[in-house]
Amino acid sequence: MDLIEIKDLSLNYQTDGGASFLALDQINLNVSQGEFICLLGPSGCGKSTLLYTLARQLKPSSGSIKFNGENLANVRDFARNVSIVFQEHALFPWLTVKENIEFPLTSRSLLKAQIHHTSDYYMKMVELEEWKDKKPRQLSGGMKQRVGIARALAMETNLILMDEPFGALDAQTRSMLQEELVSIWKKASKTIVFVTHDITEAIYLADRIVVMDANPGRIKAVLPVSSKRPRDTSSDEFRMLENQIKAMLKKDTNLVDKEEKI
Ligand SMILES: Nc1ncnc2c1ncn2[C@@H]1O[C@H](COP(=O)(O)OP(=O)(O)OP(=O)(O)O)[C@@H](O)[C@H]1O
Repeated sequence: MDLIEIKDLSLNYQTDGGASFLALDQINLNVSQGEFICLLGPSGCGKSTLLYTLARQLKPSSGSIKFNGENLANVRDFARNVSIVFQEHALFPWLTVKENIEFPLTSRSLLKAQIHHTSDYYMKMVELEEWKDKKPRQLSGGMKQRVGIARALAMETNLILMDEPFGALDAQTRSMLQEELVSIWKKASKTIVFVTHDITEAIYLADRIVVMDANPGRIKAVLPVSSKRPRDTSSDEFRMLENQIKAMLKKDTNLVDKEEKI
């Protein structure tokens, strides 16, 4: 059984004028336990809508999502199963790094010592131990994003949803965090669904890339990436896949050639 089974999922937004807008049209996708999935596509193709539907923050208009074989809407203790990392790190500015990581755990009936142990473990994993008593304003963008990742990991959920978590970072920090994320994902054996605009990022990270189309949001193709990690972005295999995806998206957007992004 797959961890996530999405069947004939459609979602309509009600616009202010009372009209309805079809943002997701008949999405079918299964994600297995431990898989790293990237949702890739042009602006407005419904990547975030799909992610937030998986996070139960949006309700499907039709179709179904199963999580561990159970209807997603009925999953009890949802916060123990699914966590989210946002593009904007969404940290509490008045809490320290350690307190931010521990915050979601405080609502669970855990001993303080257990909470400290968990936060210490994940702070170490994202190399933030030295910064544990600092407030978010004292951190760089990349560090803040690492706190967001550590917080999601510390919740020890099976599934982690990531909405362009590296979108606001400079290229160097971004590529460092991509590398770290792959090694953390392997170590912690999580299932990740990751939204991105960036073709290179998707090929670097994913086991499978879900290429989406806009108006209405649909799945255009699901492409497996089989090369071994860490992936060499200059390899022939990498370039070939990049070109394949560009060609696929070229029909939908003229931005691909301009910025290597969609
Ligand atoms: N609350 C809303 N009400 C009406 N339409 C919406 C709403 N939220 C999103 N949309 C529309 O749904 C479509 C999909 O939006 P979504 O944010 O999921 O796309 P995306 O692929 O994540 O885009 P981006 O990469 O720009 O973030 C877009 O056309 C958007 O304008």
